[in-house]
Amino acid sequence: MTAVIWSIAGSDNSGGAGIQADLQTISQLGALAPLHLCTLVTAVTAQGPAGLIACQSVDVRLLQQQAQSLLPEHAPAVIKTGLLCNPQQLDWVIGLVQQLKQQNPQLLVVCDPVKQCSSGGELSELQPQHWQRFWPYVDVLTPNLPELQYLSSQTNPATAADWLLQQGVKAVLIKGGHSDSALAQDQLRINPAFRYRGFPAYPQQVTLASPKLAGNRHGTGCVLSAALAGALAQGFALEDAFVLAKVYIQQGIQQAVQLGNYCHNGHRAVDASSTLPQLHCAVPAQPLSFPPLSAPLGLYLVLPDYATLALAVAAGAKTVQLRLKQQTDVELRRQISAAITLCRQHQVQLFINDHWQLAIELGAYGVHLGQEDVDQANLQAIAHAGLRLGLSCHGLYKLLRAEQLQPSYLAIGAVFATQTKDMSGKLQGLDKLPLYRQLFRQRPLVAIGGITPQNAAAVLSTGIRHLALVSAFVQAEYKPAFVRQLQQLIEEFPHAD
Ligand SMILES: Cc1ncc(COP(=O)(O)OP(=O)(O)O)c(N)n1
Ligand SMILES: Cc1ncsc1CCOP(=O)(O)O
Ligand SMILES: [Mg+2]
Repeated sequence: MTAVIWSIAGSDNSGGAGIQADLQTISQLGALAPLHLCTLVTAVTAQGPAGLIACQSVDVRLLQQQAQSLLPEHAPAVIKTGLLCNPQQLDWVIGLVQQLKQQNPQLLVVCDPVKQCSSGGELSELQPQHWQRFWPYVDVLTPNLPELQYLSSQTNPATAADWLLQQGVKAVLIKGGHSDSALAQDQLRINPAFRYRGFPAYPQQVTLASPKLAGNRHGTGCVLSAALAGALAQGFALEDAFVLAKVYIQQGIQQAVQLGNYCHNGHRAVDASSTLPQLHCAVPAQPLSFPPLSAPLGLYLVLPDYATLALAVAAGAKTVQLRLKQQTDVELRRQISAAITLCRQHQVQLFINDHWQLAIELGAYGVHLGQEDVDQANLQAIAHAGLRLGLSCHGLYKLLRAEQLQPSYLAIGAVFATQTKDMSGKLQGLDKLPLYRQLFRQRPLVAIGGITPQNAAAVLSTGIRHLALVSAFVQAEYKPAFVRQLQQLIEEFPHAD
């Protein structure tokens, strides 16, 4: 289904910022999942390298007509506000958002509190006190550093953002482009009350950095906010939308359009040639090194006990995981040890889920950990022992976090609904898989969650080459045929690249 976004913002006749930036950004992001941008123009500006020449605000009656003409068929999933010129326009936006949020509590509001034009010149008459009433309706506020300081009267960006969170804003994305740092560092700070489609964000603070490039840049703030709004409308969780928006702006800056002294962002769809930003805090102090896989994962059977694992090996499985959940210490040791011996005999790649100490002690081939488990595990010890490492991921942010640990493989899920594990709020669907595959193309990527022989081809057609599953195997009546059929499908699937 096509998600509709409303951009309530000013026209930038030079084409780099405002409504024009939003249109270009949303049109490129639409390559991932269908988006449609409706524009409600708040002002017509005349601006260029020489600065702001004129800014004429639009009357609120005309704003109202623009909104009315769109309802109900073009009701928004996300509203992005850019330049709001005066208290009348802001009050009108507050009324509109109140009404639309009542009709659709899932509606998200991304507010880019545009104040000045990047070449100089005040665009908005709004004072900090005018904004106060709007804050409780704003889901994500995306100020640059001067705007943040102006709106909060605080000089420290983190304190300023936290003050805005206390005023009712649900999340603040601090755009760090105006800092003196050698890196373009943006930080998302999220109020614990933030919910998207009923689920909280994780974690509550994310900092992403990319190399800063010189130049008199124009419109980068609008593009980052628009990309965030677009990704949210496509159903990405907030932290994932932030990663995607950062990838988009980073490549737009790298491929900027230089016109005289003016530098506009380039616009290009995110694809396999896009580079990933760096996630602060996830880079280990000393680089870790995990061995690569000896063979492609292919069909990867995740098994609840040794007895089922033995059936999988007898059926011809070449990659398995022992996922023991409720066994006693004695049982854990017995089953892990038996699985290691059996898999060595049959040259099967065996991953031990969760129990990394026993996996090291007993000499397993590899360990599989969830991202919550990573915080408790000693990754150095796993790496030093020469064990492979697989990491679970539920979206772009977690893929990025896991990728920075350079594991032997990444697992993405749950693709479909599953009875095996509570994955509520973490369902990925099929649509996002091609993007994940493209952005993390250097790492083996296995999909998991609700995969069966019936839907396996649909997962493979997203570009994913490895499939992990639990219940479809456990329930299969004739296991060797089940394994052969899926192994053959995976090996012979015609991938485009
Ligand atoms: C291949 C693969 N992918 C994901 C998981 C899930 O691991 P985790 O998030 O640690 O959850 P539990 O399996 O421990 O419940 C997995 N085990 N294997
Ligand atoms: C362990 C796990 N991690 C993400 S989904 C999942 C369960 C997959 O099980 P099934 O193949 O039965 O849906
Ligand atoms: Mg686990």
